Amino acid sequence: MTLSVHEVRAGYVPDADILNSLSITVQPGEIVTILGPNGSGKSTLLKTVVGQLRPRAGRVVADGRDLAGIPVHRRIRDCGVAYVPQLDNIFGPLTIRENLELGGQFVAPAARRARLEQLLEHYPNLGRKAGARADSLSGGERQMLALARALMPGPRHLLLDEPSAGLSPLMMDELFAHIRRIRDREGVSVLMVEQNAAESLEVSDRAYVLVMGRVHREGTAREILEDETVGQLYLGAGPAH
Ligand SMILES: Nc1ncnc2c1ncn2[C@@H]1O[C@H](COP(=O)(O)OP(=O)(O)OP(=O)(O)O)[C@@H](O)[C@H]1O
Repeated sequence: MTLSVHEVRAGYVPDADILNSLSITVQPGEIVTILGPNGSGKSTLLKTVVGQLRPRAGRVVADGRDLAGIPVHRRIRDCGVAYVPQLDNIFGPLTIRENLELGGQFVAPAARRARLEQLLEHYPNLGRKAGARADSLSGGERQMLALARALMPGPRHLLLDEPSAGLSPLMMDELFAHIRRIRDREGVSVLMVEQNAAESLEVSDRAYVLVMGRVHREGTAREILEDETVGQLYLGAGPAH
């Protein structure tokens, strides 16, 4: 149940690599945060894992299976990979229930119905409004819907692109606590890109810091939190006295 990226090179135009021989590993049940400056390739890494971008070299492997050539929908359906992009992660004009049904489109109908009811119980705020349009939800509730939708097929690996973007500090804390609950309840591993470094590291097991498409630092969440250079560059910490 390990997700790994081995020496991947990837980019959007020929001869311009955004990811440069990048390797990361997410062990079963781990929460791993990817930090790094703007443009360092964090979102590109998630797109490569989910199959939106084809690596020029290297491998993406989920649970021992090389994902090369497997399109996005089959990675979700057959390979246990789920992805919540930063933008456009819900369908506003559709109801909450319809959004969840779409998330379960690859699941057999009986199992889909059961899963949908289970998730509406796990998310009582969504359950109470199951027939309402998704665009009537608050920012935090929308993010919860996006997570619930990604969970519909019962993934083993959850990829999250800046899940706390745009949330108030209170909602952010709730969201990160919730991500940990998802990990505990569903047994998924979580690979998330975040700008809110200190808060995301609080709930993470390990972290990588990317700079220009390479791994600049890696370690336990505590090591990264306490790393002076990382603190000054990415966590807004002042110089140590
Ligand atoms: N669709 C695209 N076509 C061409 N270049 C792109 C595309 N998407 C991203 N890039 C470029 O790839 C580089 C890395 O972008 P990416 O979105 O992976 O960075 P990031 O680390 O997630 O940044 P941020 O923290 O700002 O979201 C940037 O220089 C960006 O301009």
